Amino acid sequence: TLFSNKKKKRKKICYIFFIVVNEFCERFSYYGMRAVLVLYFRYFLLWDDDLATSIYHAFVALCYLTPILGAIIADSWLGKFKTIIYLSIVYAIGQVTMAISTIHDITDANRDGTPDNFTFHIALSMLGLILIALGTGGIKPCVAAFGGDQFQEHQSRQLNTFFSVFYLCINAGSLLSTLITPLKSVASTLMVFIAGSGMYVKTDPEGNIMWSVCKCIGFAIKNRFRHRSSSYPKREHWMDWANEKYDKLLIAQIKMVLKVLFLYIPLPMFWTLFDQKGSRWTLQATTMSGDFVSILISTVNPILILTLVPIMDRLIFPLIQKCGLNFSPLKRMTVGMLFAAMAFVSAALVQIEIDKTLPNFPSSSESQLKVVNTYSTTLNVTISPNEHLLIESFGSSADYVTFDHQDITVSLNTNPVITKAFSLIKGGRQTLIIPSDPTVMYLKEDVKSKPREGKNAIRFVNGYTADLNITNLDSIEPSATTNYTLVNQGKRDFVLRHGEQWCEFSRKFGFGASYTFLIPSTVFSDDCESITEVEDMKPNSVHMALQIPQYFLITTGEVMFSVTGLQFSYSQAPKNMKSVLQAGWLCTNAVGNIIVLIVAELGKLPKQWAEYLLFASLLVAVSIIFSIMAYFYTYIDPAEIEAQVRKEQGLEPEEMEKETLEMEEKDEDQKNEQGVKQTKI
Ligand SMILES: N[C@@H](CC(=O)O)C(=O)NCC(=O)O
Repeated sequence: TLFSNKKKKRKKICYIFFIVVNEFCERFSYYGMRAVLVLYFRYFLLWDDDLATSIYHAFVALCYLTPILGAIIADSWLGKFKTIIYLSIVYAIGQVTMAISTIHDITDANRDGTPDNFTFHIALSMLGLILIALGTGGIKPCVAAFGGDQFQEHQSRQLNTFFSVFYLCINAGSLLSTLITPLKSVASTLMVFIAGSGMYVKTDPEGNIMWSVCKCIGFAIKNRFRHRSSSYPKREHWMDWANEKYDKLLIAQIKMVLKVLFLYIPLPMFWTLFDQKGSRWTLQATTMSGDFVSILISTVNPILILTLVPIMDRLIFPLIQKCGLNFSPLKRMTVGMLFAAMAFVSAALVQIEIDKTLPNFPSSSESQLKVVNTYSTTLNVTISPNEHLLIESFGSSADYVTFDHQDITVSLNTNPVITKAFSLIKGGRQTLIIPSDPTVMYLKEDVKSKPREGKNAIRFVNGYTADLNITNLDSIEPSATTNYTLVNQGKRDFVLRHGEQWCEFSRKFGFGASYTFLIPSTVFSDDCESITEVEDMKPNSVHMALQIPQYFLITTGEVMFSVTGLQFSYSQAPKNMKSVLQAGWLCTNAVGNIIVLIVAELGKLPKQWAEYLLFASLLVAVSIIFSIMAYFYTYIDPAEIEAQVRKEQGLEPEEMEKETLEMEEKDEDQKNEQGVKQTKI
């Protein structure tokens, strides 16, 4: 017996291995593709930020809505195993379609590096994304539930460990996803999963369960309405009004599912906050300094998950239990929500620090102007009606001057006085460039937001008497100003050239600054030493390490909320509705993403920190409601309830046991048979 138990245990570990490795590969593919999706929209399809972000969130929402479809297919028709196989094929086709959509040569007839037919690429990529959403979402509730199915009812501790390991694999996949191409991993997902085929415990689909559930609920409502008069005796539960027509077991199962689904109503709010780490928090990082931007953004969450899940499972939760506290799943989820709210308070505090260092950008009705003087002497600049600036040669006004009107007149104290009228851009920032010939002074538009991804925006004003060539820039005419170029943080070298003459100019950059470099006529004679710099926007000064507490808090919240929610959804579902409840759980994520979309569309509060605090307060309010709902929830053992109903229906426990034994034997035979077949092959 001991030997056979050990053998069984080893076999189980083997099945679980295939399932978790499958999840690892799938998440690897999903996150690998998701990481570059916004960049693809922005730089290949040339969509603006808003459209790219909206389509991205819509795609994520779709990925979490399709689980319902997957669950229906699995529970009513194909069973979980086949659903995973078939939808993985759809998934792979989606990735291939998506990959093809990124080959610009397909429509780039003139080979200029830009696709000629954007509609074709957009249509193909949208088709690819829909197939991917169908694949990834469709298999998601099945894989988790399929993993859970490998355990027996008395193995609840092992089941919890399985879900923790499952979550670890999700995050290991997400962490490594940037290293290997997603396409390979979809293929390997399928191969790994099929490799374990002969060993799994496969539960058969039980007919069109969703349809039966809907019909049963519909009948209960109709029947209740028909018997609304007080002369009819009340029933314990409104679903009991289906007793006349439907099986008691089905009604009991629906009651269990509805009870959990009702509890899910407040949960999307958690995901609304959680999913903003990929949008608002990423934007926040671009206004901060530190040289681990991309690493921090894309890997801090999975790294923390990989560390926190074992710590929580092995240390914190057992410790709490030892202290005699009942830290039930629903309590954990409530605490998880509070952690997410604290993360947003932390984000608000960081934002307040950042705001102190941000430039004072113009409002939509204001205009801002700075003056740069490349004339040979100091100038007295008067901007009507009453702005007087004294600007040195190859210098600039100290900061931007803000106007609440657009039409201005500029006078220079040259001899004779030069006066010129300008119309400023509403809501814009501009620089008035005074060249060596001040009569041709002109306006140049400036950046009015922090350069993206911590880069620096730089431009040059040519005060030299002839055309100049500067590394990586087009040639600049005398007195002209280049457009902004984005440069990364760190030391950068530029070579300035005119015919045979050249000099090298080096500059060390921080994060998120903007500069105008003024090139004087003496540039070659003093070896680029005389180039002066005007700081249009200060570099970011709040360090990105300050974001770590908010990532830590949200990830702690995720471990408590998400891992527990996954386990809870499995354990509280009747056997034939495990995937359906997993799909319901995943839907809370979809609704959360839709809320982010709506909030983004409705626009933000004027202050970002206030928006963070608003979200934190909303989540605290929601977690209070959830804790009250959780207080009234009684944990159930679905198998026990089902057994009780069966017993009430006259099916004796011995018969049931016999039935179970027979089923187990059948399963074992089936597996042996497959094993023999495989050996023969
Ligand atoms: N922590 C996330 C992964 C990530 O954002 O990198 C996670 O575990 N999500 C759950 C999922 O199923 O992907």
